[in-house]
Amino acid sequence: MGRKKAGKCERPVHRGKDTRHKMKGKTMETFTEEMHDALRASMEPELEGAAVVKLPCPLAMWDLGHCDPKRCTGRKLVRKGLVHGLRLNQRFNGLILSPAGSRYVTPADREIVAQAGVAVIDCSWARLEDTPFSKMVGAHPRLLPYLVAANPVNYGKPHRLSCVEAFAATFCIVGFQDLAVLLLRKFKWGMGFLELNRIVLERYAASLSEEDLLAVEKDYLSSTPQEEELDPFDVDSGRTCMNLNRPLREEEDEDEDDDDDDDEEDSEEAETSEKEAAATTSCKESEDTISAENVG
Ligand SMILES: C[S@@+](CC[C@H](N)C(=O)[O-])C[C@H]1O[C@@H](n2cnc3c(N)ncnc32)[C@H](O)[C@@H]1O
Repeated sequence: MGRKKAGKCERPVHRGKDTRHKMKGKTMETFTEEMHDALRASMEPELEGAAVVKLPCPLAMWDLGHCDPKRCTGRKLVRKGLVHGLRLNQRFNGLILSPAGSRYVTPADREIVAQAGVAVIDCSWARLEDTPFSKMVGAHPRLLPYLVAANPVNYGKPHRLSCVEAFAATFCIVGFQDLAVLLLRKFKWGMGFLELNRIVLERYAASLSEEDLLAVEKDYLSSTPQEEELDPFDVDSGRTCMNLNRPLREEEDEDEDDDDDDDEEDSEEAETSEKEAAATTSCKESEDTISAENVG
């Protein structure tokens, strides 16, 4: 990933919390209201999965076809009608989350997200060299700062987020946490991502500039034991670890649902997600159980 020095942000930095701020399209008040409505609608048991929830900004994805469609988090969001597909060479005007980015998502990106949305590139981590990043065109490519994946394939790995985790992280950093929750609730393990990264996400969301955000990252990394130093039996570590004796069940695979995508299943996922978040986070990578090739 092209981690470069902090540069100047494209737009003037502001705290990003001023809901009175006027935007070109809709006001921040309208956006916030629509965001709350979307989360509420997505949590209505009778609506969940039945109708497409209207999001306040577009979410998009270039699909490189590298991943197993059943296990890919981006494809699942497309099936749910929450994300739309983009063609190669098709331009996207919002933030583009890209391993080839050089600038970082910061709270100053709030307006870009609110007006033009967020896109991801659904490709395999193992095939970044085959990925034609130049054909995913837009003015705002972005890297995410240090965050740890909670998805079952790359659990515990820094930076290797799935598409849904990347969307969610962006929404948290720019202050639209409801949208992060709305997307993550679609996955059993989803809320575990917020649990795992809560402290650092809050700090990123409070940063004043890209430089500040990178200082937060550096400080966090120097004060947090890294994976190899983690003792899963240290109850005071502040990290939750799953029972290492508990085998990963088949249905805990990357994508726990199938194409049925029915409501009941989704609300079950949502209900279980909080329990999962509290009780299951693994200090053990799960790649020995699930082939990483399938999910990238
Ligand atoms: C490489 S794909 C893998 C998708 C995975 N197969 C899934 O099921 O979601 C993940 C995408 O999420 C975004 N992403 C993940 N981690 C990122 C990071 N640290 N910085 C920028 N974008 C990131 C990028 O768009 C990246 O291409």
